[in-house]
Amino acid sequence: MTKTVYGNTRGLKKVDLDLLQGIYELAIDKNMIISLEIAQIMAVISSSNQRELVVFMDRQGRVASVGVGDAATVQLKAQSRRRGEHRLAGLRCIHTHPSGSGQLSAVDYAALYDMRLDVMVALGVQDGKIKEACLACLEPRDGQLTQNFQNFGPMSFAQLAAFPLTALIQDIEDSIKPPAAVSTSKTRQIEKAILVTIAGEDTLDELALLADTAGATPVARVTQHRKKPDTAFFIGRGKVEELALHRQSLGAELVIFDDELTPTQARNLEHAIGCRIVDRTTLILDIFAQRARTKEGKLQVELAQLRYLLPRLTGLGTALSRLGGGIGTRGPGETKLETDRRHIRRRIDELTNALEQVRRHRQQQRQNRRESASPVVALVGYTNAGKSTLLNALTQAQVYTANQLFATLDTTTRRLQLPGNREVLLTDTVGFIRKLPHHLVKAFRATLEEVIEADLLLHVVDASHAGLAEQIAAVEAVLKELGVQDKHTILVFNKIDQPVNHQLLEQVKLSYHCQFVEVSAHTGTGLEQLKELIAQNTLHQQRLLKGRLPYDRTDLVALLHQHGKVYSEKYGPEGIQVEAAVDECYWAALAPYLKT
Ligand SMILES: Nc1nc2c(ncn2[C@@H]2O[C@H](COP(=O)(O)OP(=O)(O)OP(=O)(O)O)[C@@H](O)[C@H]2O)c(=O)[nH]1
Ligand SMILES: [Mg+2]
Repeated sequence: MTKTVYGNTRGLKKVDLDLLQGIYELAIDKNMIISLEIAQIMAVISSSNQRELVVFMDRQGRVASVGVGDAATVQLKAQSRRRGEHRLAGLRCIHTHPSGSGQLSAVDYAALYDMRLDVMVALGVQDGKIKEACLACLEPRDGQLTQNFQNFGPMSFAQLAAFPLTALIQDIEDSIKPPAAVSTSKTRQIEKAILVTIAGEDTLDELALLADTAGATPVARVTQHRKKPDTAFFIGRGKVEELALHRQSLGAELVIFDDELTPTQARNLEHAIGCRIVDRTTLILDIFAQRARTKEGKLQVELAQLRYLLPRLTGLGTALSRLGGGIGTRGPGETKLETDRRHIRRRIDELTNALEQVRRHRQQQRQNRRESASPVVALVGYTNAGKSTLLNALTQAQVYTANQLFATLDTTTRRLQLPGNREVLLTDTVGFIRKLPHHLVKAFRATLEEVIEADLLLHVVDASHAGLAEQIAAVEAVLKELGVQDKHTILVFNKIDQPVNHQLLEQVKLSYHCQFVEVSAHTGTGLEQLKELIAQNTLHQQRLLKGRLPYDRTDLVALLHQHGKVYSEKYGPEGIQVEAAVDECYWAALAPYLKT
């Protein structure tokens, strides 16, 4: 049996750590909640260090784990739902509050429910002494374990020591009905979520879509207009209390914020609201994790998730969220995310190396393509704008498309025939979104290099979307982050078959100084015009050549006619004088006959 003292033990004296480790050896009477000896060790170390301490014990009176931090912060490998969510775990948690108060906090209740503990006990300690104790347990409703609790205390330690624990557990277990037979098909757990923003209410429409994509059902929306987020709680403190009550009454398991939260904000909120807090970045990363299919995609998502998670690990947030699974805890392909710091660091190194190899391989592929081939045109745009549908319509590719966010995570490239015997390579890639997590952009660099190295970008816009101007701006922001804001771009207004706000569309067109075209990937409207524009805009790849070709190289004349544009062609005594524009890839063959 391991004797690890879990949680953040930094700053504890060796003697204290030894004492804590020693707790593992102390057996107690199994009918007692905790022995005086263990409680005293906890009280002394907790109050002298002003840190919470936690001990988990099983029903035989054995110490299952000891940790620094509260119930949720401590690694709970042994404790997590080992007997399923419809039964009690057979473990109790006793922890200290160095504030002296034995009152249980929202986070204590959340841990009690999430881990289905037998009981949760808080010891209020001060000056090395136990001041009071409070105890809570789950109170089944209709035979099910729900977030309803029974409370006992505050009481003295003597009262706690005499508490009829076995009878209480028996009572609870007697009133739990065995769960109804569950259907064998694997149904995804739907979580009820409250959405929160400090910007306009309309930003929550998109957050609701994201939540839905990730497998949560939004049950309420909370808006608080603020210029700047509160440093401690992101929203105002009064609003936090309101939210905590609201959450309880709705029975929501999750609160989702439409912004990135700092580790401190996430921790404070979790404490105050007593449920899992997920921010926009975690949500998007979670969707990517569920969607990643290819090896490369999976590597990239995992890397982004771990980089985001690492600085947040000290927060109890992540620990709490790890207890029950759900959004923010999933890695690519149904696996759980690693939560051990050292392992994370090692895994980040492994992933970075693996991705560097992918990147080199792709670079080589691109190099090969360049040597033989045509200009590369990349489809970029907001998620769900219709990029993949457009690729399919233009090239008869069979890329997956769907009315959902982030349908595409991988790159697909197809040949596209253009008027005038020209050909380009058209690449579809991952869609962008407002506030696309920085870590994700960084991790997806290998995939997005297709965009970085493209000769022309087609920025696909959903013309029927009310927020089209914001969506264009968001895409531009990501392009800037990739350093390609100055790349030649055509705005492609797609879904023109849908009702469109023409006034808005005209305004948008006026504010961008680039070429644009209106199309419908569904009906085919405007696709010929789009191809024409692509042809014109990749023509700069062609160079105007002047030279004299010998009569035994009429094959080169034929090549110019077939692949380029011939401006003049004069047959003289010494050869054929030509002026033509032709793609880069043919220059080498023509070089010996060119005038410089
Ligand atoms: N009405 C209409 N719907 C379209 C058109 N083009 C695409 N759609 C629909 O828009 C939805 C999104 O299309 P996708 O091609 O998957 O969009 P995407 O830009 O590739 O999205 P991501 O891969 O998620 O970034 C699908 O339901 C398409 O059927 C169009 O021209 N008209
Ligand atoms: Mg797509």
